[in-house]
Amino acid sequence: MGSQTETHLPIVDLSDENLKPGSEAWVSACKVVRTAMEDHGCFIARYNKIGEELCESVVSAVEQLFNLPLETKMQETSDKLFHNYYGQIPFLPLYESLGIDDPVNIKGCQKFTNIMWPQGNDPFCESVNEYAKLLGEIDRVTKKMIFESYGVDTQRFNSFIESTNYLLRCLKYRTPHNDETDLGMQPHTDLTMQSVLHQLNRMEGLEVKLKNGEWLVLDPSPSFFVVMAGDAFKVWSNGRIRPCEHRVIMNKAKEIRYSMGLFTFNGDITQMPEEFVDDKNPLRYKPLFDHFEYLRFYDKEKIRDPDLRVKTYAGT
Ligand SMILES: O=C(O)CCC(=O)C(=O)O
Ligand SMILES: [Fe+2]
Repeated sequence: MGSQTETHLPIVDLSDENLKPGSEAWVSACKVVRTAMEDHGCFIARYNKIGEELCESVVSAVEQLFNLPLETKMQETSDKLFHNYYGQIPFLPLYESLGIDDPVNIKGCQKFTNIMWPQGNDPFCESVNEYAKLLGEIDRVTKKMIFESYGVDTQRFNSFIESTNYLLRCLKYRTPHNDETDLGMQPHTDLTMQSVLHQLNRMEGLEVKLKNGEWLVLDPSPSFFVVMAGDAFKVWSNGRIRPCEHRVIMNKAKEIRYSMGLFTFNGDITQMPEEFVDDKNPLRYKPLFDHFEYLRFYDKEKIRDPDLRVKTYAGT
């Protein structure tokens, strides 16, 4: 549990049978997770419930998706930020992505599938839904660890999870041509509460910025899931949790890279737990945080610097 790899990011083994809430292994994993989220804003979750077969069917599902005509992919429209088709961006020519709203619910997957394939595509719908539900489990277990490590009670955890909105982003990066940038995605922090990222077809490219400022290339092993804090976790924790800065570089890639990200947003107005505020830690943010309003604020103001963005929107 919590072994240090040469990468200096802890790996927490969620498949460990001893990892039951309340057990010794659980309590020590909670500490590892909290420290990693405060130091680097991320850690690796090892998780073996997403097997080879499911991974392969999701790879073939997203291949089919990205092979659809551009006009079809562009039909995905939503008034929520990040829920649309992205691609053909002049400074990010390698990158394309589509988002599935509420993918943990079969209805969310059906709605998306019907836009892309009006004649239907059950294999796509079913494999993506199964995959998203398992990513959702990683999200919930790791959040439970974080909440517990700060002493936030189960009832508040449960109501927090109930109001969580999930978005599954499917991402594709093609290989750069000779004269092109190798930047797949520019350095950023996510505007989420938490993001769970998976390098789906084992192509590396995702890099995170560690506490010491070094960029670390993450191992694309199929059982490794990167659990990352987004901006909202910083606000929720009164600044203790550090949102993770990350980017995608495609320089060694000889193949198309597919990755998946389960993004979470808070559907209700989030109230910061009072545990975070005391004499030594005065209130840094307004105690009520409207996550979707924060997304709209970003869309309007386009503040790229994460510290400034959070401070401008939520600072006291
Ligand atoms: O492709 C990846 O691994 C990262 C994607 C990402 O950072 C994002 O969609 O915000
Ligand atoms: Fe990201």
